[in-house]
Amino acid sequence: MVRADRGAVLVLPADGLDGEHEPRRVVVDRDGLVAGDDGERVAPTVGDWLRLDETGALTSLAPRTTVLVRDTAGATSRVQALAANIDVVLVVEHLEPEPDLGRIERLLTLAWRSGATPVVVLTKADLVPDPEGMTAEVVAVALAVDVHTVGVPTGRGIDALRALLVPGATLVAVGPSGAGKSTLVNALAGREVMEIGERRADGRGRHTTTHRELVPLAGGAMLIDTPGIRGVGVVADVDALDTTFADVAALADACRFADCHHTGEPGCAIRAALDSGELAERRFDSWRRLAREAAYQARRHDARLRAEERDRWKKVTKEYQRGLRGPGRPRV
Ligand SMILES: Nc1nc2c(ncn2[C@@H]2O[C@H](COP(=O)(O)OP(=O)(O)OP(=O)(O)O)[C@@H](O)[C@H]2O)c(=O)[nH]1
Ligand SMILES: [Zn+2]
Repeated sequence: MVRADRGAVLVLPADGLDGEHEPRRVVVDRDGLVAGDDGERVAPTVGDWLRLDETGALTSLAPRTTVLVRDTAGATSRVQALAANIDVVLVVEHLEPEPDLGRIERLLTLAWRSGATPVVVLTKADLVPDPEGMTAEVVAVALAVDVHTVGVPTGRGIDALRALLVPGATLVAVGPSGAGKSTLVNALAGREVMEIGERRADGRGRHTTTHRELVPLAGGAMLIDTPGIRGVGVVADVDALDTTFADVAALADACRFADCHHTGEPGCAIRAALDSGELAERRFDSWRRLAREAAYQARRHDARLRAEERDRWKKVTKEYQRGLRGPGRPRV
């Protein structure tokens, strides 16, 4: 699937991902959902493989190898799939204005959670005097992740990134509005595939990308551009957090008490690391905030499961009582 399109999806055939084919419009059921192999109906997203019957009608959704999800705002614990079957998540952040390390950590957690490999791309290197120094700061918080520094006008770093575009690979770009995602997609595509935000006087881009779209690139790779994610609801699961913050997780493991809250308990390895400067307060706060969100989401998810369970029992009980009464049998 290439893109959603009001009650329908735009799709390309598996052998037509060379950028030469026009996507075809396929209508989706009114609820916008498609049955997966496990019988559950889900909303198809960009990057999904959809099966069609011989008449070209939509029949089912193939299992996803990876899926990038965001938390939707609101009381329910529904998550929204932003992209499916991706291999690499490009976490795009600008060097001008200064990169936001907390946002990079948040998006890395989102990326690890997807099952794909995160790669950080720092843009607008041509606009700052010391891109190397700034890159080093980001490398220090992006553990085990490749960090690329690019400047599109000068072409800096583009070839190194292009090495990720192996045939069959699907990449998705995430990052704040104006980070330069569309510009990057165009530079990698070697042609104008996405509209670029006009530059405003304050140096920030205008919000332009309004939809997610799969763009076939030359050489057989594909790229998904996402609209600027403002305060993206990260679905922070514990494993993804432990990967993004492997340093903090290792320290927490070394605390004397397994349930240490790191708020002054004796033998707290995190406190010791904060005091010695080995762990930055900023990084600790960033981890704690995401860990709280993860715990909150887990509780909300449990609450939803319980509510669904309750509804199921209500239904079963009602059917059972109706069965007892029998159809149209007079009550005695
Ligand atoms: N100097 C410089 N400007 C850049 C670079 N990359 C992007 N820009 C500019 O930054 C602005 C925003 O770029 P976009 O590519 O539209 O940003 P985006 O991340 O796609 O933004 P949304 O579509 O709103 O999510 C545009 O004016 C670009 O020309 C770069 O490497 N160097
Ligand atoms: Zn502790």
